[in-house]
Amino acid sequence: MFGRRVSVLLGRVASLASSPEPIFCLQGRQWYSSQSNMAKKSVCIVGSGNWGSAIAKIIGNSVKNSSLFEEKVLMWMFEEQVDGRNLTEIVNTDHENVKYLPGVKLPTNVVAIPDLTAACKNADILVFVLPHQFVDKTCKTMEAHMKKDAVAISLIKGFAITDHGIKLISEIISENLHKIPCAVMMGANLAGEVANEMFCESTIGCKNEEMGQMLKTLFEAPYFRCTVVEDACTVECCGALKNVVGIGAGIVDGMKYGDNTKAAVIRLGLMEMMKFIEVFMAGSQCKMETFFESCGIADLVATCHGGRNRMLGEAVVSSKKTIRELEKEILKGQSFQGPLVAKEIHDMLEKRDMLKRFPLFVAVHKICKREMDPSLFIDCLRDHPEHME
Ligand SMILES: NC(=O)c1ccc[n+]([C@@H]2O[C@H](COP(=O)([O-])OP(=O)(O)OC[C@H]3O[C@@H](n4cnc5c(N)ncnc54)[C@H](O)[C@@H]3O)[C@@H](O)[C@H]2O)c1
Ligand SMILES: O=P(O)(O)OC[C@H](O)CO
Repeated sequence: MFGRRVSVLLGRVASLASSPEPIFCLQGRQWYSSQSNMAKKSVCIVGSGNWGSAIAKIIGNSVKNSSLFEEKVLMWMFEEQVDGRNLTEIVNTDHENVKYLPGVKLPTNVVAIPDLTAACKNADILVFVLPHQFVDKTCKTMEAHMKKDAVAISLIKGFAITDHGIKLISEIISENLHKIPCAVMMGANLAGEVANEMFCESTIGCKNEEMGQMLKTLFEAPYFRCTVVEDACTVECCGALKNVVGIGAGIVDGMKYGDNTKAAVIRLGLMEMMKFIEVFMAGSQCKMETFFESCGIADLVATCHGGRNRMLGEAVVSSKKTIRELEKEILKGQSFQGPLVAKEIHDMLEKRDMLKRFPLFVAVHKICKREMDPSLFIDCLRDHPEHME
């Protein structure tokens, strides 16, 4: 498997160096450790919400005393006022994102910056972590100001929508930004738990082995272990699609069904995820084993038990409010990604006359749109295609 090959490679490369840090040489780019007198690489985090702040804590600590990465990490923050103060000023003086990740101290080498072009200008590694609806505009602002030989990684769990249907966020980033390579990282990673250093795993999907290993070095912590796989497309699709299943799990909770029902929703959701990737990402050569990485079943389980999308599903049953109203009320500025992904999938399936093949995804969309009563959710699953095969 690719993951194992990468570990072997890392061992080999590391053993060539006199220091414990490996040497990286990305194709066409000069990426070495400082032992070979190359400049250290500078990291910019594009986004600063709940997950953005948790990952800033990991990266901020990981780059300290590194021979590969610059110690100062810039974090672009969509500026807003909290109690009459700019959020960037609060983060830079109190070292806490009081709005999106309260109660967690960020390393002092993470510097919040409200100007996106200044934030990305000198970055060699761009870490994208913001709600997916803002990606396009964000990239367009960055494009003329960034280094053309930077590399990117997307932590964003969503799809982009184009005239031709849905598209991967990593592709949008790459296409908008000088075709730079864009890896992904997805996994069972509820931000609050990660920020409190509770052990978990994540999956880096990267087509270039050395870039994947470089990113693993950047992201890993004793409580945050990463595996690297080549099948980046499946990793990314799992991250987007599990949000929809999470809402379904919440509807089951809201309807007071039991654990068997929730397990059935998780299984049927997984089957729809696998079918979706098989049908729509056929060219990507997705691998079954990727579903057994953290980005697959593990993230589905975490989201269906502790995620914000699950909370939304539960709230949709007990309240008549719109999704936007519930988002404001429950998340206070954070964002549910599931309803948007469900709409994107629904619209694409409708155009292709394939709604019947994905009854769970479709029902979640209709319930979020208030076109269907949540009490009908389970009825939509009784004659699931999985039961007909
Ligand atoms: N929160 C988690 O537990 C978690 C874990 C893993 C992955 N993710 C994924 O990470 C991505 C980002 O999620 P998050 O939790 O960091 O964000 P979030 O849900 O906390 O979203 C709020 C962020 O959006 C920003 N924002 C608001 N309006 C904006 C605009 N017009 N332009 C740009 N930014 C704007 C806010 O400033 C804030 O930083 C999502 O795709 C999510 O699915 C989240
Ligand atoms: O809180 P959710 O539902 O957005 O899920 C968060 C993470 O993606 C879980 O891995």
